[in-house]
Amino acid sequence: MTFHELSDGQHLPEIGFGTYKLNGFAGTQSILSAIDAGYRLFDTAFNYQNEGTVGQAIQQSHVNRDELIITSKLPGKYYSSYQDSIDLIQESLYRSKLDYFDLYLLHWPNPIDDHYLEAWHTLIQAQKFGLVKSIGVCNFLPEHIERLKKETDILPVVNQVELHPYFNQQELREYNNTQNILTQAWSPLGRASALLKDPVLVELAKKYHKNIGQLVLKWEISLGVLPIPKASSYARQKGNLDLFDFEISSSDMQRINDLTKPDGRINNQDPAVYQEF
Ligand SMILES: NC(=O)C1=CN([C@@H]2O[C@H](COP(=O)(O)OP(=O)(O)OC[C@H]3O[C@@H](n4cnc5c(N)ncnc54)[C@H](OP(=O)(O)O)[C@@H]3O)[C@@H](O)[C@H]2O)C=CC1
Ligand SMILES: O=C(O)C(=O)[C@@H](O)[C@H](O)C(=O)CO
Repeated sequence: MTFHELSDGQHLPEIGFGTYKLNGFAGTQSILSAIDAGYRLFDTAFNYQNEGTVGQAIQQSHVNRDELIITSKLPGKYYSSYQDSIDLIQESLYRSKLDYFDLYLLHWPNPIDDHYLEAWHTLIQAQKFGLVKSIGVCNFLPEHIERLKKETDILPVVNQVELHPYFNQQELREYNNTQNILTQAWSPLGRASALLKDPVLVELAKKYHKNIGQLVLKWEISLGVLPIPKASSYARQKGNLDLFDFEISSSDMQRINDLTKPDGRINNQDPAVYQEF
């Protein structure tokens, strides 16, 4: 596996593991088995109510803390208060029994509420305090990132966005690339929706002797994007890492790109108007 070098010098693996909906004892077992399967980057959030579940798996695992990349996210309801946000990051670290997060993200821009700029200032401070190593955003549109740049001169190193064949984010990826921002793909498997039965993907998966999940994850990696698929069982976790013995031809990459559609989002969460706290 190769690594992405972020603009701040930190390295991230080509693929990570999503933990949304992995909670409690069963969640810890799934995350432990994902570590055994070979994942080293784990994506959680305060709002998933599972930072403790992730931390418990890290405690029980045989892998050293410094070999793992742990991402968490600040929820919108804290953005307007510097002290509440810093306290929340410390609370999240206590819950996960960690001294620092490797990557810490603003979860949604919430542009109507319009407090993401204050929250970005807070993340800059949290990084200076050593609570978090790298700072980034999720679901930010270019206009939101341009504002961070203008007001703070500090750019996010990562923009984590919805991205799968039905919503390929071509323009946003191109913008992120111009700013040296790594694009991470959330719901990279379309959250196991109809996407995984798409006839073009069925045909191409057969052609490459892979399953559809593997084909789609390889397409994302080949775009230069870092996908963070979630899977509960060891068999699926392992399968979703079995991506490095084939290449998708450029014409087949294009066929997958062409599946994108304007209304392709799984839950119609358009960051220009959608808000989540
Ligand atoms: N920043 C943000 O705003 C957001 C971030 N995220 C992050 O992104 C992560 C991934 O996204 P998520 O929404 O979970 O969706 P995914 O696209 O990762 O899909 C997960 C679903 O796919 C199933 N699955 C996994 N592998 C396969 C496979 N090979 N074949 C068929 N089905 C498969 C899983 O089933 P099973 O579990 O039963 O194996 C689960 O139902 C989240 O867990 C979270 O960490 C997600 C949404 C928003
Ligand atoms: O899972 C996340 O990180 C989210 O931000 C949620 O919005 C998630 O996408 C969701 O589906 C909530 O209904």
